This record gives sequence, C-alpha cells and structure tokens, in this order.
Amino acid sequence: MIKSLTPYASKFKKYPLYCLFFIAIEVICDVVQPIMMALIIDNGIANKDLDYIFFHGMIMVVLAIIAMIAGALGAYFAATAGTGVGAEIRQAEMKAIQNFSFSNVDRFSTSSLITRMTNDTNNIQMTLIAMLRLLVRAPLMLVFAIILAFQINQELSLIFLVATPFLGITLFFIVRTAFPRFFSLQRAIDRLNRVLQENFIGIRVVKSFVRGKEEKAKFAAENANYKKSALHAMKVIMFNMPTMQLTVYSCMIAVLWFGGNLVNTNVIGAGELLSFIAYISQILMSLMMLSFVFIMITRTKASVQRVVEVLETKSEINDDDVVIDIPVANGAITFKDVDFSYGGNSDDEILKQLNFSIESGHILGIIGPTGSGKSSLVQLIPRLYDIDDGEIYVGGKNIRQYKIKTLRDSVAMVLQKNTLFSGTIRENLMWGNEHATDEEIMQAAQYAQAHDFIMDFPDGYQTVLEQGGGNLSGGQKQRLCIARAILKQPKILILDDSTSAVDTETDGKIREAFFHHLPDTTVIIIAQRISSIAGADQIMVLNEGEINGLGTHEELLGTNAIYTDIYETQERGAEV
Ligand SMILES: Nc1ncnc2c1ncn2[C@@H]1O[C@H](COP(=O)(O)OP(=O)(O)OP(=O)(O)O)[C@@H](O)[C@H]1O
Repeated sequence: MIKSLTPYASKFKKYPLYCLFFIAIEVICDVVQPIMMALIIDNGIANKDLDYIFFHGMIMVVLAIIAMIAGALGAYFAATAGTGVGAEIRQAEMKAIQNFSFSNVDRFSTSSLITRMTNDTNNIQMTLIAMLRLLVRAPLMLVFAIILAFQINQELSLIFLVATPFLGITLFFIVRTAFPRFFSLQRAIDRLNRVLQENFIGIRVVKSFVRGKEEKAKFAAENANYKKSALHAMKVIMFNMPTMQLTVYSCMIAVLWFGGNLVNTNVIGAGELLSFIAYISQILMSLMMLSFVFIMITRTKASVQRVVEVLETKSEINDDDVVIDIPVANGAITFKDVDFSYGGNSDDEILKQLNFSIESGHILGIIGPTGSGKSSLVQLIPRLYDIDDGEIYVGGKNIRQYKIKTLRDSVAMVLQKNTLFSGTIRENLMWGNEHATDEEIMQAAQYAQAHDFIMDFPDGYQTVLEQGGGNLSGGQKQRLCIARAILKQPKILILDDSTSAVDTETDGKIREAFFHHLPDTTVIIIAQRISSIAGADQIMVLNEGEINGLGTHEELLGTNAIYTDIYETQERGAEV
C-alpha cells in the first residue's frame, strides 16, 4: 500500500536526509547534557570548583542552543517534505477523479471523495511530518541513552530489559485493536460530510420546505455517530500514555532503590545516578514519541488505504484500445439492440433492446413518463456510462472506436440540473469554447435567446455570477447553459429538459434558431411539453426503458396511446 504512494515522494528525496542530519545533531546535543550534569555534580560541586562548574555550565548552554537550532531546521525540512508529498497526492487524486466515469463517482459518492482528498490526505501528510521528525529522533535518542546508561552502570541498566518487552507487547495490542476502529472513524466522517454537503447545496430547498428541524436532527445523529466512533477509537489509545508512564516511573523507582545503594557503597557517584535518571527520562520520551508515531501510522493506514483506492481506481470507461484518433464525421446516431443498467446489474435494466437511427442534422424529440430512462439514454451517446449490450454508432463509427475526448468534444449536453460557475457570464460561456471571439459568444447567446437579458444587466457579458448562478432566474440559467453548449459547435446537441423554465414563446424561438442556424447539428430534445418537440423530424416515446413509439407528431398522434394521452392532457390544460 505504502509502495503505491512512493512515486509522490520522489521529488522530496533529499529532505529526509537533511532532516536526519539536523535531528542527529539535536539528539547528540541532548544526550551529552546529562554527562555534563554528572561532571558538574561529581567534580565541580564535590570539589567546590566554580571555574569547572561555569565552564561545563557554558557547554550545556551552547549545546542547548545548537540543539534548538538543529531541531527547528529538522522540523522545517520534515514539514517541507510532508506538506509537499501531501500536495502531490492531492493533485494525483484530483487527476484520477477527473478521469472517473460517472459510475466510478456514483460508487465512491461525492462526500467520500471529498473526505479522501481532504481529511485522509491530511492524515497522511501529518503522519509523514511526525514520522520524519520522530522516527529518526526517537530511535537515535533511545540507542544513545541506553548506551550511555549502560556505560554508567550495567546492572542498573538491566531494569530496561524487563520494561521493554512489556511496553512492546502493550503497544502491539493497542495498534491491532485501534486499526479497524480508525477505519470506522473515517467512514463516520464520510457520512457527516454527506449530510453537510446535501444541506449546504440544497439550502434553498431546505428553507422553502421548512426542513431545518429535520436537517438538524439528521446532522445531530451523524455528529453523535462520529463522536461515538472517535471515542471508540480513543478508548484504545487512552491506554498508551498511562502504560508508558507506569513503566517509566516503575523504572525510576527501581533505579533510585538499587542506584541509591550503589551511591552509598560508592560504586557510582550521585551525579552519575542523576544522569542515569535523566537518561531514563530520555528513554521515556523516545518511547512515548515512538508509540505516538505508531498510533498515527495506525490511523493513517486506514487513510492510506482509502486514498490508494482512489488513485488505483481505473476509470470503467477508457479508450486505452483506441490507437488512431479518428475525427467524428457527422452527427448521425444509431442504437443497435442497446441494453443498459446502472452498475451493470442486468436484473435491473433501465433501457432494453433500443433500436433507432437519427440522420445527421435532424432533430429527435424524446418524451415519456418520469423515470422511463430518457436522461439515461442520452448519457450513453458521449459515453458518460457504458452500455451492457448492443452497439451505439456516431458518425458511422462505433463510439468505442473514438478517443473519449474526441467523442465528447463533438457532443454538447445541457443537463436537467444546470451548473454555472462563479465568474462572469462571458467566462461561463467560454467553457464551451475557450478561443471563442466576442462575435461568436454574442451569436450563441442570441440563438439561445439569452443576449437580450444579458444586455439588460448593467455590466452585460461582464456581469459576475454568484456561485451556481445564484443571481439568475431558472430560465436565464437554462438559456446561458444552452448558449454555452452552442458555442462548443458540437456535431450533436442534447437538451435534457433544459427549457422547462423558459416560457413557450422563447422556447419556440430557441428551436427556430436550431432549425435555421445549426442545420448540420443533430439535436436531441428531451421535453415534458409536446409543443417543445412537435416540430422534430422524429419523436421517440419512451416507456419503462423501451421504445413505445417512433415517428413524427402527425404519425404518433392518434396511433400511440401514451403520446395521444400526453397531448390531450396538455391541450386540456391549455384550454383551462
Ligand atoms: N446514477 C444512477 N444510479 C442508479 N440509478 C439511476 C441513476 N440515475 C437514474 N437512475 C434510475 O434510472 C431510471 C431512469 O432514470 P432517468 O433519469 O433516465 O429517467 P427520466 O426518464 O430521464 O426521468 P425524468 O423525466 O424524471 O428526468 C430511474 O429509475 C432512476 O431511478
């Protein structure tokens, strides 16, 4: 698992070496201090030699200053490496997610992807920084302190031999129990983020339905669940510190007990006993640092697993087999025996045995009850989802023969849910074509019946849109999205219920514009209103994932029950 992340560390190879160098200096300075202290007590104080005390005291001060500077530099290089690797991983996750197919995104869920890119990656970054600093410092200090303690007195040092296995076994059990609990903790963060994300994105709906109380209750439940998961994990970790302290204080008591006797019998000096105790403190510190890092590693193991899952997920839709990048010749579309289900579950087929063709430059209207599969059908054309069975042809070639970018560049979709981004109207329109001239932008806006309302704003095309186009009406947003799609100059233009918020007259003008100004573009219009599709070259009636009728308005009216029923209902509605 760690191996999968090593490529992201390659840029920062030299920093661990710098870190090792400075931390080694810091540790050497720290472990020499007790020796100075012992010398001052056993020689300086015992002989009342003030010069000796002052000289060795100064050495202690200088050592402390060097240790401080080296420690700070070590921490700086550790932080540079850790944050650098974190940034590389985040960038790689972003790249991987941009390549995901819709079903990949469905499988992970948006909130989980956000947690993985933020919280999980942050865990990895923090652990790397701690590992670089402490995994060098703690073992070095431990080894030096043990060696120097052994040099003072070997028998006293045997006390460590009893304490170390006890600590090792305790740590092993803590780490083993904590791992699954940390995994659940990350999942609890996913769920908390999901509730927050849904609430913030849908805040207008929440307020208009006065659902604030229910939303608060939903959040409270997930928040409580998160707290429970965090406590569950912490309960194990809690044992770490007391175990360390119990062991070390027991060691100190044992050292004072046996060491006191050695001082009384003049085997070691009082200063040596004091520095022995100082080494025990350093050994305690090292063990605490080590256990802290091990626990962080345990927590991060869960995060690494979740991040690697994102990095290693290959898009279910790819064009790896396509060697030659052939252009899309025209907007002709053919579906042959197409079956489709979300997640490839054939028991739950959304579209069944679809067979139809549209000539390039023609307009196809699709109508049908809600949930009949209209949006699913059009998403198959630019390969936003792949089909289970059958074949789809665009411009006379199977869509699998095109590079995905080429195919998607030739198809523009205006989705049911319009998304605009913060920035000016002009910037939003240029998503369709980043090289578009002012004339082209204006022309696309005119075709989409957006130019007039844009010019009514004091800043015209430079009007700044709020996040998600919050300062526009629903119909205005829809028209901007249509203009953005037209600007792409696609071979196929798909409008998925995208004029629902536009009045009938403007809707008619938009269709007129397609008819007169985009004669070579194949247009697919999904609509609820018969009037939006009545003039189409062909109309498809979709019902429960199957083609129930296909023909012109005149052919379907009177012969297709569903179409006639929708028509009559809407006519009656219009009369009332
Ligand atoms: N991402 C998805 N994952 C799983 N099932 C989905 C997904 N999107 C849609 N569905 C299911 O597929 C079926 C067809 O949905 P689709 O959106 O294609 O219908 P539609 O005819 O466009 O409906 P509407 O007119 O209400 O927009 C529905 O049963 C829906 O629950």
